[in-house]
Amino acid sequence: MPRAIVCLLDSVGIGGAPDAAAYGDVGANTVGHIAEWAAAGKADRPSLRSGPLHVPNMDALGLGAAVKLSTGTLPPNFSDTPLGGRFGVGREISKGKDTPSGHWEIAGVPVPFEWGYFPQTEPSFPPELTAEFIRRAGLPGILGDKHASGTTIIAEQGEEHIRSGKPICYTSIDSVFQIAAHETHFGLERLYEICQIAFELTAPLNVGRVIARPFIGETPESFKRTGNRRDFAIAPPEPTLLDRNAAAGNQVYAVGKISDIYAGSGVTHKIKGTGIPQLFDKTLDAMEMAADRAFIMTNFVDFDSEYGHRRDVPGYAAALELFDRRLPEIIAKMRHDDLLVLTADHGNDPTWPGSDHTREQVPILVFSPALPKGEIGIRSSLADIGESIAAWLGLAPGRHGKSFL
Ligand SMILES: O=P(O)(O)O[C@H]1O[C@H](CO)[C@@H](O)[C@H]1O
Ligand SMILES: [Mn+2]
Ligand SMILES: [Mn+2]
Repeated sequence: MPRAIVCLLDSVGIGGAPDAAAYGDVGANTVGHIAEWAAAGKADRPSLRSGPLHVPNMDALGLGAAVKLSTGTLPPNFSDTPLGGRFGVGREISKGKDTPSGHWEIAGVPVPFEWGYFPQTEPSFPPELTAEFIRRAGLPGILGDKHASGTTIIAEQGEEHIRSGKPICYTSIDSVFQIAAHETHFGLERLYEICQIAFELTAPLNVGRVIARPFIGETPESFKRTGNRRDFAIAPPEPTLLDRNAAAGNQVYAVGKISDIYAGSGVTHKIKGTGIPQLFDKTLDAMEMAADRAFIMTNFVDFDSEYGHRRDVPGYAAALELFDRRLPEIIAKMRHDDLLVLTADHGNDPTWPGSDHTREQVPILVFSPALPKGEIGIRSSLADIGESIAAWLGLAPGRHGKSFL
């Protein structure tokens, strides 16, 4: 009996989005640029990695061929002749180049509405929202109130936060209200509590998520975010693949951030984990436990949060190489009729200006011992991924997308 596993490589885009101009992202290409920089010796970091990007296992499933299909150019140190699997390119139809938009569409539900965004002004949040938040949460005020990179703003304002007890509230070009606060001085539970209040105030504005960003350390040099990040997310507008598989009485394993991203909807087994090695281990554990017709989905967030947003090219390259080294463990554990899909939710080109996501197409690398190799072309919606998995698991077709299997 079939099962399906999705490894979502957060932000591992492959360029070529036809609507990239509307986002100022023409030419952005996360995998392609990392490969070019690495081949030029610009992704070397002593004791971390050096030389051309080396991801032979993903390449064997068609990563290089997918980049070439997406952009017309084969990146250095890749091959355009996959050894197995079915490769293709996913084009997002949802307007947001954010995590929930990508994930929901992959699970068969493109986002039909406009998210609420906060302007790139200071203050960024509407004064009435800030005032109501301060009142309901019983705060002495807030810091930040602007677009920012999360690591930069805690270095800037962390000490003032500890002194004043004011949480650091910031946003980005994503539809988010993020709150950074110190785990012990401010308190983790207190942070979650004020995030819940912020979520109740921002959800009516169509703001996708409030994100708790706890950190530790006592000085700007030693402040460090912890794995206790929590996302308070609005729920998808229609039943996703997760809901559909759970409603059919099957298991749905959500590993890492997945449960938060779908607001827990359709999740039967929530498995926490942080960092690529641990998320790999948890995915392997889920494969061990999963029954027939189970759906397992893991979000590998580090590509995005640790390297893409931080514009860290060597770090991103090393993370891709680490993922690639461990990929054979998943393949070795697959049963004959297991289906594996590697894909991404958007781009985050670490060579691009700024610190935000980039509008890109994404790889769709599909593998099963039961499937002959082939090409699935450029898919007009990421919902085709969800529909293909639904077909594989024997679920009735959904409202969006077409199966490529
Ligand atoms: O800079 P940090 O805090 O990592 O924020 C990033 O993470 C958030 C969620 O993906 C986005 O808003 C993005 O800007
Ligand atoms: Mn993402
Ligand atoms: Mn991100």
